[in-house]
Amino acid sequence: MRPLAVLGGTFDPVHIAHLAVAWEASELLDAEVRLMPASIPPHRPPPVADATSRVAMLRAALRGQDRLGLETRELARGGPSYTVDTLAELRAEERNRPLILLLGADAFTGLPGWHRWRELFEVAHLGVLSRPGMTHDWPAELAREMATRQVGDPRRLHEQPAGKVVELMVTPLEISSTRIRDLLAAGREPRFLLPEALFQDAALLAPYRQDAQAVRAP
Ligand SMILES: Nc1ncnc2c1ncn2[C@@H]1O[C@H](COP(=O)(O)OP(=O)(O)OP(=O)(O)O)[C@@H](O)[C@H]1O
Ligand SMILES: O=C(O)c1ccc[n+]([C@@H]2O[C@H](COP(=O)([O-])O)[C@@H](O)[C@H]2O)c1
Repeated sequence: MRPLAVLGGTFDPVHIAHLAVAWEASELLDAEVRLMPASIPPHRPPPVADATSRVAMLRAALRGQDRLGLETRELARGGPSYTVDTLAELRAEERNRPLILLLGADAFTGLPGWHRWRELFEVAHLGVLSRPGMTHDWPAELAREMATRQVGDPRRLHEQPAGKVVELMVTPLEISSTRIRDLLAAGREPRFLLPEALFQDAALLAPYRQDAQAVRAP
């Protein structure tokens, strides 16, 4: 059965590297891929843009293509968006379909700090996206999991519902939401680093503009 893969993130805002790596992952894995914004992302300060704004940006960014979808289930849930809870929900719906959690190499390195992280392997496979600046020198706990779970061929993830890890070597794009937020706050116009649709509606990027931040400040 064709796998379902989700790329969880804060998407504050979504940028072209998110889209490009998700697209490449869908090709490499031959999987349906959905971008999945966290309502309250664990382990980081609250996002600058609220969940409604981040979803509006994602909807605008995804318009005009049908390979990448949107998964909004974390927004409906209260409390921190723990990935293990989300994947358990998806697993209950998808039964034996292979599920794949996509995450950048930076996020993967931090996995041992996640809520009930070992249970993730029971409900999904992991697809680790290469990211510039990240060595693939995993912490010992992860290296131990990799020793038994890692496969080289992404298509091996079609063979069972969960439990494998694959590294996906995607085109290196040194773009981050942090950098984009800094540029916008400095009054810059980061065209071509963001999907063009985000510039077509001034309201979408307003949360990041310096004047908007000044208005919000106490
Ligand atoms: N340039 C990139 N290359 C590969 N993976 C990426 C890239 N940017 C983000 N990701 C991955 O996409 C997921 C969601 O990322 P997130 O929304 O945190 O974006 P970010 O650019 O890392 O944001 P921030 O700078 O705010 O931390 C994470 O798993 C992250 O590792
Ligand atoms: O479940 C957890 O404990 C957990 C801890 C940190 C991050 N996550 C998820 O990892 C994804 C990427 O997070 P971030 O902070 O890099 O945008 C996003 O879907 C988060 O909900 C999940």
